[in-house]
Amino acid sequence: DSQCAIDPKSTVTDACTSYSDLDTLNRDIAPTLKELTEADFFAYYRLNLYNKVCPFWSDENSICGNRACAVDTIDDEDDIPPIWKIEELSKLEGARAQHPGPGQRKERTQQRPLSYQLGENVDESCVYEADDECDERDYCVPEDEGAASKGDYVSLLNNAEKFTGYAGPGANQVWDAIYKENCFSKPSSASPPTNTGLHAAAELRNIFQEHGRQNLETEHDSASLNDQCIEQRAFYRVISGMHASISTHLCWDYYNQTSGSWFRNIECYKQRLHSHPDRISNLYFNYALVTRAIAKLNKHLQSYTFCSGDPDQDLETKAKVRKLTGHLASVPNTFDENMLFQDPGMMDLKDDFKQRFRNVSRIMDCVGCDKCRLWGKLQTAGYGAALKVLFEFDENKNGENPHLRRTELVALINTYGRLSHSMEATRWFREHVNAHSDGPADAVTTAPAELPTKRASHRSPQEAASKQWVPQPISPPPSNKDEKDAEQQPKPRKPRPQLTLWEEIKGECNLVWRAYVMVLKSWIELPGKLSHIFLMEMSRLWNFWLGLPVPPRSWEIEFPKPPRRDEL
Ligand SMILES: Cc1cc2nc3c(=O)[nH]c(=O)nc-3n(C[C@H](O)[C@H](O)[C@H](O)COP(=O)(O)OP(=O)(O)OC[C@H]3O[C@@H](n4cnc5c(N)ncnc54)[C@H](O)[C@@H]3O)c2cc1C
Repeated sequence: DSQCAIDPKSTVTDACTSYSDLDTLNRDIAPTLKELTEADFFAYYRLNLYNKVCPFWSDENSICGNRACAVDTIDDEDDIPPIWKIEELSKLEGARAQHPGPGQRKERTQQRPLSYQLGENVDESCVYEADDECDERDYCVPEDEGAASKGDYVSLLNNAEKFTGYAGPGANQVWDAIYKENCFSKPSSASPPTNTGLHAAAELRNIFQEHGRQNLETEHDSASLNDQCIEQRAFYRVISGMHASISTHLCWDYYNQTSGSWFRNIECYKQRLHSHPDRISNLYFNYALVTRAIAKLNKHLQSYTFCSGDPDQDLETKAKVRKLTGHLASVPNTFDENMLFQDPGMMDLKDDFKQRFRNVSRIMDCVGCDKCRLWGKLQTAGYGAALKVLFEFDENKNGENPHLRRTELVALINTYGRLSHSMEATRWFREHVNAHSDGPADAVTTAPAELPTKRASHRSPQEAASKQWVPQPISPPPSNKDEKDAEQQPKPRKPRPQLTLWEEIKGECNLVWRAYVMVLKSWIELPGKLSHIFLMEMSRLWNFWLGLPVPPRSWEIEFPKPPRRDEL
């Protein structure tokens, strides 16, 4: 497709759009998307949150950040150190309803299949979902697969994705396992036989036994990504983009354990995202991918029934969905799914890809925090639905396409909602980091290391260059070349006032005195500073040992600032 010519060396052009185009699109659709995620149909998600065991390792290790045992032994809530109350943060707290069994279903009316469990005002006909069979074309393990319990309906609005304190070896083990799924066998026509889910699961266990936990940085070194085929890169990007979105939300809604307040943690953003532009790039990649999947559903969703009981709700939800999908379908394609799995020798790889993605869904049952598990499961299901639409749907056919379950559609739209909000949040963070940075050096670190080098071929290079994503400037850039040149010229220094000899001597003595005082002060302060650093490091070590979030360092070694020119 000439619309989507890619430069294989470039890392972000795996999608066929620019950062700024995606930002603009997001600004346009974000209000409708937000309204949609608040509609009954999309605000409740059915999943099996509590009745599945981690199939890969004992759950005990993954209960990290949850100092459950310690909290449980203390009777009086007030005696719990505030830092341990984190266990409460990671629990679900909002509305929840159980899926009715077959006996209960007969008794209940079509309008009230959940018999008011979610509250009086919820239109249950929009939320309730009859059981569905799973399909071999699914990329995710369907939520009701083989489980005794048919799951719960959970309010997504009442259980917002935010900081929960879930961290440490348990959380790392889950991320490790997820990234290890990216270790594909080399694609070739003679590649090994298709993996079954169990085969992939066994393979994962072997990797763990053989290598133990390895340093993730070397595992997902972005340089090595360029050696991979586009399918493998896409797999990695989806995972990393999802991870970046989760990190963005936990920094956006961060909890100060000491003051008990929620705030936007810029330091958290700087460490997890700002200093890793490739992660932000993967976030945008995911946005492009999911945008295309939803655009592809435009025709399919025209005849979709959103609620069976309330025609008003149905009309309202349908109108919003049409507005969203219509808009997405009207813009140039943001992702070209036809670039993947084109080679007939790639069919094994496609199966492998699907099985590995299903494994990622299974790993989500190993997440030791309710709220993180909810959002982890929802987002993997959302990406799974997007991949299913991209690779298994034909937008020009209707009847022959695989069935899209309500849970899949809800997961898809909410995952898109999360990505959309992450893009807004990273923009906010970026502007704040830039506004508070001292000079241009900080602004350079903000720019993604892997800006797309080649754009969609229907744009001129000048046009493409102007669309590249750059940190949002706080003040408008100069409008013409002369102004730009003028800006680059060093500013003329103010002439120094003429001083008398006496004034020169006084100034020099003053300088020597100030230097003497500064050196003396720094020696006096040294023991205090060292003991403060020691205590701080011990407390970080203690947190690390307990499996609690390690607070960022409040000190750093800095070379003395160069003296001001006029002091020389
Ligand atoms: C499925 C899941 C959902 C979670 N949801 C929440 C939540 O809602 N709220 C919450 O507070 N915590 C959540 N957590 C925990 C959170 O993601 C972190 O694990 C935790 O905050 C500890 O962070 P960390 O600094 O150890 O790095 P982690 O985020 O755990 O990352 C581990 C390692 O992965 C690498 N890495 C990090 N980000 C990326 C990326 N985008 N791409 C590639 N590599 C990367 C880095 O090498 C890093 O050291 C969740 C964890 C999981 C597994």
